[in-house]
Amino acid sequence: MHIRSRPSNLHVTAAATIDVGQTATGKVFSSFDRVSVLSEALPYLQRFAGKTVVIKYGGAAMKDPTLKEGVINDLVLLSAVGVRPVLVHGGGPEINIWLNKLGIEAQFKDGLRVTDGPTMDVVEMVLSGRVNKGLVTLIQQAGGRAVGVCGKDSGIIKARMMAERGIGFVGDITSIQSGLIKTLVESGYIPVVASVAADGDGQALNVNADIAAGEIAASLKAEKLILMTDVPGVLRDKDDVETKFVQLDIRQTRELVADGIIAGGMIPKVECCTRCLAQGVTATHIIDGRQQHSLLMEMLTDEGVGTMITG
Ligand SMILES: Nc1ncnc2c1ncn2[C@@H]1O[C@H](COP(=O)(O)OP(=O)(O)O)[C@@H](O)[C@H]1O
Ligand SMILES: CC(=O)N[C@@H](CCC(=O)OP(=O)(O)O)C(=O)O
Repeated sequence: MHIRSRPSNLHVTAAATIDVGQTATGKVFSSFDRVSVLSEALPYLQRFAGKTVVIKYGGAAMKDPTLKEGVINDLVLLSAVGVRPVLVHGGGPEINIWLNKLGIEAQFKDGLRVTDGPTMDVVEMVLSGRVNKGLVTLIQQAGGRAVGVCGKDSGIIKARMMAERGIGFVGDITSIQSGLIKTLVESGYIPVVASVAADGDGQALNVNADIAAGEIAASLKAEKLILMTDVPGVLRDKDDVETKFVQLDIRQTRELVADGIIAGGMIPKVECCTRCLAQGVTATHIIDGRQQHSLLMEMLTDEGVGTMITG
């Protein structure tokens, strides 16, 4: 069950003001404040120690290098305190940049990339190469231990072409072999997974990274699936951040998709949340990867951030 009850009080006493420091945001905190915050995180640290959490980091939230470093630091912190994170990444905007450089037009249908042969080559090179190894490097620099793989490695993601949709080499996942990922997390590594898969003939297939993260979370029976994107959550009006849904159930998300309120890249996100909830993942969240420390706020506070989708 997902805990949303906070055992200790949120307020920090004003008594201790010695050794005052200033944060990047200009707020002044005493040493006492700092250790109090840490102490209040204890129930969450205990709750999630040893638990696997699948975090999908979308390309839309990776655009700012400083924010990206912040996300990676938070990920390494979670790993250092005993959480077992698995990072599944996207990279759609980076793929678009390289397609553009090569004079190939990027096209989407229902949030999925129309992937012809040349586009598939670029997708594989960008996701399994540039983006994957870039994230591995950042994790290593932040003091974590990362291993970058794609869905082809050890057959993690097997897929078949979504022939009926007419969108080319786009993969529908047929099976997940999570043995390698389990071995890596049990040995203290952070697996970094690119969503490029292969079919039975070895044909590379482009799998949407949200869907890959959801299936991997389900296969690992993860405690949580957290999708980090570039909006604060599911919005009623996607141009108005004040219209965020704090919580949705599966039925409500289906209605929002049918009404066209959830559209584009948000469709695979809510679909993978609902699918992995049905397969035993306890909680799924869509959060804003551009908001500083959103990952830690989701994991270590009562309020959380973003939209929680429940069964
Ligand atoms: N109801 C909605 N609420 C929030 N975002 C939505 C909604 N409908 C569509 N979107 C779009 O979904 C996008 C997120 O999907 P996507 O661009 O694929 O992100 P990522 O690269 O993180 O996977 C948002 O930037 C937004 O434009
Ligand atoms: C089939 C399909 O759409 N694949 C995605 C894979 C990358 C991805 O999902 O990246 P984001 O998470 O940044 O959107 C694509 O080619 O863009």
